[in-house]
Amino acid sequence: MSDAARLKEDAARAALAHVEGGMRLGLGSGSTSEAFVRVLAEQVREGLEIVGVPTSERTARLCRETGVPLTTLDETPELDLAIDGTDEVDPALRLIKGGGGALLREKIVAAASARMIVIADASKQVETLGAFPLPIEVNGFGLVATYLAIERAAGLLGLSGGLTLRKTGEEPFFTDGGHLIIDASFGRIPDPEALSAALYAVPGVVEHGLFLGLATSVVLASDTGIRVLER
Ligand SMILES: O=C[C@H](O)[C@H](O)[C@H](O)COP(=O)(O)O
Repeated sequence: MSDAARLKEDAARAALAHVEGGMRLGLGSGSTSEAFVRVLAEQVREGLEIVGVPTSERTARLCRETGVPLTTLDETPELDLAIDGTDEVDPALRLIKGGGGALLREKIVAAASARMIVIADASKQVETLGAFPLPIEVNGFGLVATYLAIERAAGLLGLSGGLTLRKTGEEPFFTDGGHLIIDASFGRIPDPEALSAALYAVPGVVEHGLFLGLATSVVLASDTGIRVLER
């Protein structure tokens, strides 16, 4: 196992300590969340009874392969705990997520959960969000108008930078919801709340990767051990 994979598994195992029998779990997406699904599956095989709502088709597939019982958010609209990875986390536990394109379902699931534990290796910790390009999920209709509106909205906050349509090879990347992703390289985002509100005001924006006020704790794994940040 690579060092990076080992740290992801360390964080996943530390989060597992917060899972109790009978819990309704939100299951995140991305490589760290997949490490969590695998360690959760071990416990399920040992008799732990939980149900999970997956935040992507990929996580759903992994759960089916490893035997983690699934439900849907329609069947189980209130969850006890969401466990998910992140692309960045700042000292106020604000996040940038969506590097894998799962931000919309991840945010719906996090908002439906009483608590959200974020798992990551310590390299994801930053002083100010924004080195990681902010994923913005948009409707395909009127894409150029949406680009321009995002540029204008960000510009009013003094933010500028490249907006790039995410692609898989030569083709646009489509999310599980059938939308597109614009990755916005704004650089430092000093006021994530203001940017969030400005982006929500753009009609073509479906969701964005700023997760504000959702994470209740963050488990960070490094070579020196596990550190937990609480809100
Ligand atoms: O859309 C993807 C998710 O927000 C992931 O949780 C995030 O990109 C972190 O992924 P990873 O654990 O692979 O670094």
